Amino acid sequence: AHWGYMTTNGPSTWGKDFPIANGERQSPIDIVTTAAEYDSDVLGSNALSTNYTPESEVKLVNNGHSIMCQITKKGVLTGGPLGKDEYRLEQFHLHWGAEDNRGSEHTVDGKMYASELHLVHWNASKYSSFADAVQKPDGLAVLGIFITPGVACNQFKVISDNCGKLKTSGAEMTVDTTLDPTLLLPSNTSDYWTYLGSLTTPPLFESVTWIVFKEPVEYSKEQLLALRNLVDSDGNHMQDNYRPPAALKQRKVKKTFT
Ligand SMILES: Cc1c(Cl)c([N+](=O)[O-])nn1CC(=O)Nc1ccc(S(N)(=O)=O)cc1
Ligand SMILES: [Zn+2]
Repeated sequence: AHWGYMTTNGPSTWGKDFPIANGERQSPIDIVTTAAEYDSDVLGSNALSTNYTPESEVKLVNNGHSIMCQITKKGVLTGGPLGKDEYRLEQFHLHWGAEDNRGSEHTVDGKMYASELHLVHWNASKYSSFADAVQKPDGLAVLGIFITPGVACNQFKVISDNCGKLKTSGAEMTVDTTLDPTLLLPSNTSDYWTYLGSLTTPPLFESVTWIVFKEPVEYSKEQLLALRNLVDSDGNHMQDNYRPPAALKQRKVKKTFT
């Protein structure tokens, strides 16, 4: 009865065990670009800024519903909608499709990208740990980066080259190489949409300030194929591990660009 992405345990069934699935600030959402509000004061006053320390080794985990890189260094995200609070990078992971025409969780005017990378941070200015922050309304901040097929992303190679060794759910490995999370971001980190939302998988806690960059990043076909060869906790190919957009309800999406 574990949640997943199949017909029997997928997003349409999550409300049974996690009633917040039908809550007021669920994620992902479809970003309707014409409805997003440009808000210079809140966002313009202090630009979003990342200050990540490169990882000296890369800790990868197949957690049964995605491939995750656990962060050990003290990387910080602040500014923009986060104000002065410092959010610490905890982990990053991805969502993707079985084919290039689907896989992202957020959509832009209904357009789905092939994949979406999530850099998950917790509010270290107000809380003592990720677990302490995960259920607080201002506890988490997640950077959403759209992935589109194109040239290979060099910084992602350490993950895509090792998916073959992380095939089964629960598999973990440490790769003795450095990784700078800054190099996973698009070149333009000034243009983004932001709104208040939730974790996109159970327990679906409504604790996330979402920051979704407008500019996608390119991964090669081979790098996307590597993700699709992972195996999930039910022994199936880990593919289409994305939640479709939830209702916007009484929320406004803000944007930093005109
Ligand atoms: C609920 C919880 C606790 Cl508490 C802990 N912990 O270590 O203390 N870990 N988790 C799991 C977790 O983080 N889930 C998570 C789900 C979706 C996303 S997503 N796609 O980015 O919205 C990010 C994370
Ligand atoms: Zn995610």
